[in-house]
Amino acid sequence: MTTRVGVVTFPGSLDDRDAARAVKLAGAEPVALWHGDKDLRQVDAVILPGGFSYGDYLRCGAIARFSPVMETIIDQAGAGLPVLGICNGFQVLCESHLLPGALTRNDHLHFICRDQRLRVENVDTAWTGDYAAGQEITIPLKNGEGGYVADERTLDELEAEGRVVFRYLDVNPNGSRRDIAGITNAAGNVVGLMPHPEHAVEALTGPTTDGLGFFTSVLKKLVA
Ligand SMILES: NC(=O)CC[C@H](N)C(=O)O
Repeated sequence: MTTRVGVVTFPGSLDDRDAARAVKLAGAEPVALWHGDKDLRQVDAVILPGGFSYGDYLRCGAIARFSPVMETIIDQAGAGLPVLGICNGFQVLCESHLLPGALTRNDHLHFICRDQRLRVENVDTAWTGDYAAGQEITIPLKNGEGGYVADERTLDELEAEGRVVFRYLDVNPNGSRRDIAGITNAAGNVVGLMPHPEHAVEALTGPTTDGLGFFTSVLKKLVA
């Protein structure tokens, strides 16, 4: 049976198509999920894609958090459903309290778009099993509100529990505390990051194929 990976579309989502394409390239079946539907159509995992859900009004992800589809996702994530939030999806996960902390305006106050080097620091999550511990990858980063913040106690807890999954290398592009690019929940099924793995899955378009591992990782995890 093929593994079904749902990709949510909110009004203002931008990268849902690329996420679905990455799922397909990895060998799974992408399933379109609509923000207004509570039904997850029996998917085995869910991706919250990048973009500008509900126009980024209030704060990025603050309205999406209350959408019908998120009600079910919040519920199912608690029961172990693998969920990946990319960029705006990471913002939605923090707003939903599935992940701690928040994403704030980049410290330089500009939108940033660059190929970003990262270190994969936790390979025990549902989405990173295909990477080597400490592996360095380069994938695109593009956002206006990518500064990861949390109180010191939460940051210490994340570090102590190995829940910092990705850290920025070379430069900190947005003022994120402790160079954090992505984190996981304690169970390892929910992962969020600002850079975009779904934009680095094909040699033809580049910049690398370093992002494909996210999508193959979850597939292996689900059939294991
Ligand atoms: N690429 C994206 O997902 C953009 C995320 C978000 N809306 C921001 O500008 O920060």
